[in-house]
Amino acid sequence: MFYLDIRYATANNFLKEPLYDCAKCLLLPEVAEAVINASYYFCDRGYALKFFDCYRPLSVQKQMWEKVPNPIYVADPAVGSVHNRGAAVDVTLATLEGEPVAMGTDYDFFGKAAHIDNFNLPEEVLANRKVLQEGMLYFSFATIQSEWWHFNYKNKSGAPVMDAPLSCK
Ligand SMILES: C[C@@H](N)C(=O)N[C@H](C)C(=O)O
Ligand SMILES: [Zn+2]
Repeated sequence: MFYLDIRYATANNFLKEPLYDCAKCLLLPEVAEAVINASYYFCDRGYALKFFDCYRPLSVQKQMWEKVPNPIYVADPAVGSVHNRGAAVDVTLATLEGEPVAMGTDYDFFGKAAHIDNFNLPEEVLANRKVLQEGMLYFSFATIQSEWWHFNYKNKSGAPVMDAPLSCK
């Protein structure tokens, strides 16, 4: 079981405007299989995964970079994000009913409170982040230091960058 809250298909994101025509989570087949397996793992533990973002077109990465040209928080489109390769997910934990689980910051809070090596946070938040990170790691997703929600699937940083739009058609 999983939920979608694809923020870039809404105005509830750091650019404050919809960037996708359609709220869907597309991934390379191998990566999609890994997130499906992860969702069973989390379900057994009483959690659902809630996805904020999956594949992201390169042209959207460029729009993001114009707003936040800081590679700690937005990958440089000259290099390309693992999202542009269909192999990264932005994800949180929810209850099985879809209620949010405390992670200490909202999605795309670009600051120290979102860093995974910041342990100056409530015990509940640290415990929830640990559950998310350990589970994702078990399914071969790696963390990045600056964003608790971002996970790169193993060995995909050299996969081709794509720019196909996220369309519902
Ligand atoms: C913009 C944010 N949600 C994100 O995904 N950042 C990473 C670093 C990226 O752009 O790959
Ligand atoms: Zn991300």
